[in-house]
Amino acid sequence: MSYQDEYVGSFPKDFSYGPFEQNGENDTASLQEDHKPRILLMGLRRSGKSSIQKVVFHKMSPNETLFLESTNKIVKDDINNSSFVQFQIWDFPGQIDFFDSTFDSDTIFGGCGALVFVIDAQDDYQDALEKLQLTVTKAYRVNSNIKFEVFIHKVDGLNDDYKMESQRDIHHRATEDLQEAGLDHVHLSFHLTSIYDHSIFEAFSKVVQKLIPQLPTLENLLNILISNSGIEKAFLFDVVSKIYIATDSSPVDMQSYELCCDMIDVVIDISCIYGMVDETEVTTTFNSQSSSLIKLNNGTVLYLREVNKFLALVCILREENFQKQGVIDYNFLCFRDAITQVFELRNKAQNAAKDQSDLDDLPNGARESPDNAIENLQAQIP
Ligand SMILES: Nc1nc2c(ncn2[C@@H]2O[C@H](COP(=O)(O)OP(=O)(O)OP(=O)(O)O)[C@@H](O)[C@H]2O)c(=O)[nH]1
Repeated sequence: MSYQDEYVGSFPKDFSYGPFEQNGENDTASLQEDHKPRILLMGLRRSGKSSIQKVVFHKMSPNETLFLESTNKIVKDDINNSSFVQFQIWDFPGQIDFFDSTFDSDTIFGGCGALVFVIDAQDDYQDALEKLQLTVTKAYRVNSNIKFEVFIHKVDGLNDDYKMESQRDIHHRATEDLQEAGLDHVHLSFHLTSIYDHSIFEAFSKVVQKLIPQLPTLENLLNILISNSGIEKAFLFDVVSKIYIATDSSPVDMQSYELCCDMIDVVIDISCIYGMVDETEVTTTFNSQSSSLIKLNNGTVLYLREVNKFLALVCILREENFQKQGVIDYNFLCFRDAITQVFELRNKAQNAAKDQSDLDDLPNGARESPDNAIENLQAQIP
């Protein structure tokens, strides 16, 4: 799996250890990366932005985030772990002033797919709401296609009543603020999140799904699969991050999602311990042979099948429906073929788009990369 942290820019100097400085990569690579959708993580200091990124995409345990240092520069993180889940996450320092003249909002917000604004629900959130309004206003003016996602975060410390009350209050005040700014048509999505349970993975799944243009096709394929196989619920998981990139159209209940996540953990753990070693001495932990079946004591079966190196299908079904496993397996193979075709089409379209934009770039040569814009911005962070 290739996860790559890129520490962008050159301030403060003793932190300049990004790949561009380290191995002299030029900006061509970064321009190619720019074709990927970008998710910006913003919010006040200590709201939990870096923790979210580390827990969801780098397998950091929630307790370890207690020792994370404050982010003092924009951290760019490439998420390349599957052909469908390809994007960049830019983690912004809480103290950054987006409205400073050196902040190149056109470049930063221009290529942005989603803006995740993190609000610490355990703290007084008045300042956070003000910053949210400013950020949304600024970003929307540059790029009206951005999906705005508000994470009401750290809700693990709140009881259920207070959780709901905070969500209502934040929703109400944020929408009112936007109306005052003349942006009542801008849609904000709200999610209650915590790194101490699965809510952060669920919320991020929803953010990522909005960036997958093939989502309706994937959902359709899953609907066809479950209706022909007696399956109750099916998730298409990105195995490493445990975010689901698609599910069938029946409602998702948190417990089912948690069960499926736990199953992935079990499969990965067992594979790591007992995984086969191939000729190259590389442990092939998750491969085309990977599958798993767990029978629960309530008559439910969890069934996992590998779709490709990065994706797994996890299904929940009644035990009596699993008696026709042959049908399920056959339908799964058809489903896997269809997914492969979607991948191929998508890759073709992406390559064509890249070739076109490479051609477009040639005459001007010096297209400003977002990294340059970030470097300008780093210089103003105290
Ligand atoms: N209780 C609780 N604490 C959390 C949660 N997420 C993050 N934290 C804690 O919040 C503190 C700040 O987290 P960071 O991830 O460093 O916050 P940040 O927004 O990146 O901060 P800056 O880099 O200063 O902008 C850490 O001590 C985390 O352990 C959560 O879901 N629940």
